[in-house]
Amino acid sequence: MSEDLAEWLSDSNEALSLQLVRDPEDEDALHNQDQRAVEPFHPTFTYPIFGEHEKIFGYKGLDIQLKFASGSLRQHLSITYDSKLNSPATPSDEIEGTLYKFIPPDYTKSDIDFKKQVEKDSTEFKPLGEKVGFYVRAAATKGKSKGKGKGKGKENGEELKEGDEGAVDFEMYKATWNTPGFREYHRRMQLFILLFIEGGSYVHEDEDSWEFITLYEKRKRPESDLYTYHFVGYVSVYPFWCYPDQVRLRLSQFVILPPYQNQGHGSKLYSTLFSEMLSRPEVAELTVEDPAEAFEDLRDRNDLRFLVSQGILEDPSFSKGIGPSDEIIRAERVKWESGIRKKYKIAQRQFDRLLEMLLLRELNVMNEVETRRYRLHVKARLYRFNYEMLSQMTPEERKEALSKTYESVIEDYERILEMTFH
Ligand SMILES: CC(=O)SCCNC(=O)CCNC(=O)[C@H](O)C(C)(C)COP(=O)(O)OP(=O)(O)OC[C@H]1O[C@@H](n2cnc3c(N)ncnc32)[C@H](O)[C@@H]1OP(=O)(O)O
Repeated sequence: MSEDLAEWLSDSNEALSLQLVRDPEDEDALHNQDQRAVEPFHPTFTYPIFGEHEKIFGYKGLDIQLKFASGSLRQHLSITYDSKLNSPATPSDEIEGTLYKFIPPDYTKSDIDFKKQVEKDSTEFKPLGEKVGFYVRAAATKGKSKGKGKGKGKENGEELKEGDEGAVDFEMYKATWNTPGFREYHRRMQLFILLFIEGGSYVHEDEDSWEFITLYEKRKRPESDLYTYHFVGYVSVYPFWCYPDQVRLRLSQFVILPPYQNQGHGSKLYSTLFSEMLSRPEVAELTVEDPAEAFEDLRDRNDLRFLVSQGILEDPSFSKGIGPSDEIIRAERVKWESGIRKKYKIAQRQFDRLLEMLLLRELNVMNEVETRRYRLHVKARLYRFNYEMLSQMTPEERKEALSKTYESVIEDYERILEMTFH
């Protein structure tokens, strides 16, 4: 492309901005770090919409604003620019027509209509489905802004209780296609999957069994009895048949919107999903489809804390039979692991990794025998897991490959343990 034409290219991730909008009365009640909830943010990915280069051609000063009423997620679209290239030889990209294929057609371009929608949200919008969990955080207060993490607030069970003055409740709701109105609602929220999950795609609405848990901030309007709900994120799972008469729940999509990230909401949503599935006798285990790295970390942290909270470290069988052992001890180990894994419904590979991390945490590195046993235990699993690739190598190559993999696995375990139990 010539230099002149390059001037007409915009980065679609920067050109597109998103915003969750709530009624001005509710917005005024937000202070300091809580204000992030209403500030504009950019998508991480736009390639599914604007193409793999994430560029839009034909505009200068392009600004695409897609606003969402923060509860109902009804949308307002505005496209502005300083100048548009008008040349039949090099036509400008169609923007609204392109976006149209990915959002429901009921969006508005009228500021007045959108304002009315936002007002209506305050009094009328309630999350769809059945409430499956909640937690409470302290609202940010007026005055100097506090740094990251300081607004963490108090968890449920400490000082703040649901509905307390100065508390913000976060609530989770479970829905399926059978939940009245949810299909339409999902069509408005699914855009976030394309914009924030690499390789994310829309689910097929004709697949009946999808289950969703949505997460909302619930705020009390100051000096009023009104509670308003604001979308934070959601998770989708799909049950697959699992022999002979159970289901394997596969977590497919998981998103917390950027204004709410790094505040522990992802962990709360995941642990609610986890306890919900533990309580369902028909669920055999929870698996995860193609997890992104940040999500893998979140899952590891939560699963590790869960196992520790269940007293696994105090279990006398926890470190028995690690490394080469005689057949009886080995069989006992396998039986113990299998029992615990099934009880907590954790997928096999994930469970193996979690146990290895906890064993590493408890390992006395000064004890050479113990350390060697641990190394052989991990390497044996890595060998099984990478069997196809390793079996084609010479014994020396295999030994080296296994050693390298082991080193990087241990490094990763140490990183995860550090952020989980620091
Ligand atoms: C199967 C799949 O769908 S994979 C795709 C996963 N989804 C995506 O990648 C979409 C985009 N990203 C996201 O939606 C989110 O960033 C997620 C889901 C990956 C993580 O959700 P979050 O709500 O940000 O996670 P959470 O806040 O629980 O933990 C993240 C960090 O916040 C920190 N944190 C946790 N609680 C708090 C708190 N109260 N205050 C401050 N920080 C906190 C954690 O220590 C963690 O830090 P670190 O991992 O940087 O060490």
